[in-house]
Amino acid sequence: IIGITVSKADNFSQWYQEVVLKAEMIEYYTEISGFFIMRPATMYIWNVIRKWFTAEIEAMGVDETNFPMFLSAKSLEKEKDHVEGFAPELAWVTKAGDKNLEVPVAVRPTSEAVMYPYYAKWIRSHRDLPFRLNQWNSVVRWEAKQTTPFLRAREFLWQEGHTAHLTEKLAGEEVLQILELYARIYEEILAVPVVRGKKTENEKFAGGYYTTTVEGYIPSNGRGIQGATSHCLGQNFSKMFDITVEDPAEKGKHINVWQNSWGLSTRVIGVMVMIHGDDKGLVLPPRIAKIQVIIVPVGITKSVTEEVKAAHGAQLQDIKKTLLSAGVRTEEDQREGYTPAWKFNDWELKVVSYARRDTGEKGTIPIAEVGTKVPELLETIQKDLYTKAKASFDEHRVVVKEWEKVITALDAKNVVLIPFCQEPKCEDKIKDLTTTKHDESPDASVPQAPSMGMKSLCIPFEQPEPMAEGTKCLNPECQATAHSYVMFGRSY
Ligand SMILES: O=C1CCCN[C@@H]1CCCn1cnc2ccccc2c1=O
Repeated sequence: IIGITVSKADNFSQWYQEVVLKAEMIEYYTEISGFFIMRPATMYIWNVIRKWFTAEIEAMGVDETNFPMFLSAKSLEKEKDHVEGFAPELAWVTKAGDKNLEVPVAVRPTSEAVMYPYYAKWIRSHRDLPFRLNQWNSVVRWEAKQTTPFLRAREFLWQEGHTAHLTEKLAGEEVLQILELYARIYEEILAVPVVRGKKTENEKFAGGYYTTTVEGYIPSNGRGIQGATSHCLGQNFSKMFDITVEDPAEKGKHINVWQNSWGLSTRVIGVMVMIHGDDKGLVLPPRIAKIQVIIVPVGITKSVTEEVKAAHGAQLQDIKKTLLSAGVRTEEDQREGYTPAWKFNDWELKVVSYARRDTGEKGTIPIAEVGTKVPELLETIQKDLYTKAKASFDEHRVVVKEWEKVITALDAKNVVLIPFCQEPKCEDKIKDLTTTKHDESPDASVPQAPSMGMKSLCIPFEQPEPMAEGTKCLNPECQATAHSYVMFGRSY
């Protein structure tokens, strides 16, 4: 077994690729670029998330559905004004066998246009509201940009929830309820801290009314990353697709319903790998570790007598039984012909939270106490992983009130909180002003690598401090009034 050949700090992108390959999570689908095979180690994690989220939304009254994966140009036509931005990503089927299709069909990149003609048919009375459906599926977006396992793929697994409500207020409550579930998936299951907030006009879903988001942070390169989004669509889609109910307050009058749509994808797995992994390989929070404890018998040399060996084996089985009955997912590694050291190394690569896979710290636990001490240790590992990642995010999320300090802050792997006017044009300008082209390096003799500009990530619901009256937008070419701190950063 050769481990990871580069260090996370030295070559982050190669480190990441090796980890997901050597931990047997992903295989590149070399037949067609931009596609990845998700292997059992990945599907175990995705299924833990799916089980948890399904239980939570079922409790909210959301039902499961499954719509066809193709959509017609006709229904796409209905949402043409915001789809134009996405049009280059649409994959089309134009032939069946050797015959051209009369009307080409598109592979769903998301399912609004597939579902909403039927929402118009099914939702007639306010008694049908709130109307809530969710589906688990894969979607295709023919990305032009470089793809990366989990973070950016041409096909990915996700869930997409689509709901309808009588009022803006009821819709708004659900938007935040779902966003909090997304935050809990990150924080409680994946041990990944996220900032909750609202997208700016530039970054929101163009077809919607507003977008709320959970934003992550990748310490290795200081980039922000969108974690999952919960949109209020307003009445935009119910007007496009004529989804109305009779106004309960006024007979004969019809009102367009207020809709939400919300999605979380397998991207979450990539974020977790990037944050917790180390130079030995994958580090999994115990909540999503298929194997939480591996028992490796040691000290069995040739000189050991048969009866000692038998006693050893019996004791191992006792320990395993005790752990299993304490709810600890336990395996044993009795592979012949491999040394314990080899086995430790092998499992560290594939990750089991064995005797602190996260800190490397070794400890001993009296056999009589494994039933209580091991579950406690697993909880400690889960918390420590989160605490460590939270400290890193908090340390690298800095308030910047002087424009001249922005680039330095970004280069120090920070995301920044700046007073921002929230004008779309101003945001474009900020992105441009912070993109350093190679020829603008301060000292020409040292060619500065071009670096990407900063994008807005979200308007955090939790503001770092009150905004002093009359504070100006940080963009030196702007000077409009700023009412909130907005989180900006280089990002995925
Ligand atoms: O995020 C979500 C959550 C789940 C349901 N859909 C919303 C919004 C999807 C936005 N979007 C994203 N890529 C697209 C790509 C091609 C065509 C359309 C789209 C598109 O509408």
